[in-house]
Amino acid sequence: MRYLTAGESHGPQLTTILEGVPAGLTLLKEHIDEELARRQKGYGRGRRMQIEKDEVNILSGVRHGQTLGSPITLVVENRDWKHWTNIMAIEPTEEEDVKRKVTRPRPGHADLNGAIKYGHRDMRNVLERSSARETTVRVAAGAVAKRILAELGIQVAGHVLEIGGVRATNLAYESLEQLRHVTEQSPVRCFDEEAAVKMMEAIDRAKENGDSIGGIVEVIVEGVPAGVGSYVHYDRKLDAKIAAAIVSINAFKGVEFGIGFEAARLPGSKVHDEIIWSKEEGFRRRTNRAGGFEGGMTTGMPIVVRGVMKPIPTLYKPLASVDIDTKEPFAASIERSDSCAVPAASVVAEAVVAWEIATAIVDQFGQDRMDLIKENIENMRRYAKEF
Ligand SMILES: Cc1cc2nc3c(=O)[nH]c(=O)nc-3n(C[C@H](O)[C@H](O)[C@H](O)COP(=O)(O)O)c2cc1C
Ligand SMILES: C=C(O[C@@H]1CC(C(=O)O)=C[C@@H](OP(=O)(O)O)[C@H]1O)C(=O)O
Repeated sequence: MRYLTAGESHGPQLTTILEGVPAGLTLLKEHIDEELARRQKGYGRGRRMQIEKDEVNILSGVRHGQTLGSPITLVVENRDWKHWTNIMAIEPTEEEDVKRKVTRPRPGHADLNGAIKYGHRDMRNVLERSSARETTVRVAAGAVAKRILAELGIQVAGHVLEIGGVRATNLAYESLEQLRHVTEQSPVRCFDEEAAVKMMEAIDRAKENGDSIGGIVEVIVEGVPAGVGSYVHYDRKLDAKIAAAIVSINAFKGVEFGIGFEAARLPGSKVHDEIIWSKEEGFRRRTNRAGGFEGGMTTGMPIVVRGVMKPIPTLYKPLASVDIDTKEPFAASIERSDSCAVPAASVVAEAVVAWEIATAIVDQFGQDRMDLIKENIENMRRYAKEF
């Protein structure tokens, strides 16, 4: 499976085309809208989220609630477009519009590098596309991937581990279902209620100071059989694909699996997962420090992947920059921005991880029909257990 996205942050709509989604998958508008709504929530977001009410329009590839095997086109409208129609449509020649030309690059954004790369003197041409508004349709694509995984008995859950240095310590959830249930009620999508309160205080403080804060999100996937992905070639390693997908999310700067960077500080005896066997379950690991991957393939243990989000770059407290036309230094002032988007980004992280895993499974277990993929994955599970 593969997908493309298109659209600008303040243009009329965002579009994604999903190619290679198997036929015979039950897919309703509600499945996608539910995920879009989850991405819009979260303490610390700015005024834009009060304007948008993201909703999908399924334009191709689905009939009577079933996928056809043909490309699926999904569209989400930008409600804010109506406020930006002139700015987006008219060339900045008239006096009023010249004022709206963006010549002041914001530190931490794609503005300056994008302008140099594509030769744009109006950096609106860069920021419109580099904006995380694009993650809306990535979440829509992820919702389709989650439908595939759900039919194969695979669950995905994401949550917030850390915001502004406040770390969740109570992670004693009994199941992914419980983790999901509790985090859905939390304004910061955090399982640890005490930490969640402190996270919200940290967001309030950052906002009062005109600053922004980042954090860490975690995605867990259960039910993937051993042997998905491959060790035979670098571009077939599934952990590498997931790592790329996480770092591709706007503002994500790092990724780790299982104990992650902690592995650098520990001896091998405290890093590797010992292998055990029982007649009932077949091969298992005593621990899951590897986070579900060895040799670019799944181990059959839960996949545990974390991503680091930097603080939002647009600050009410201005940062120094230089105008690209006048070369004068200036201190950026802004009209609106999120102060923390880590909770929303945890939903995006779920989506991109779900997409990579669903793609690997569809590629490996038969590509065209859900019923055949289901049969093949069941056979693989049985085979692995009896191995
Ligand atoms: C869900 C989400 C919301 C975001 N909201 C904002 C925002 O309101 N203001 C902002 O300056 N950056 C925001 N960002 C981050 C920028 O899009 C990102 O930092 C920028 O495009 C530069 O890319 P890079 O940080 O990946 O290098 C958001 C990111 C995500 C994932
Ligand atoms: C629109 C979304 O996020 C936007 C991401 C974003 C950025 O620079 O990345 C900047 C803000 O947009 P605006 O400049 O219109 O206020 C966020 O609201 C969204 O998540 O749907």
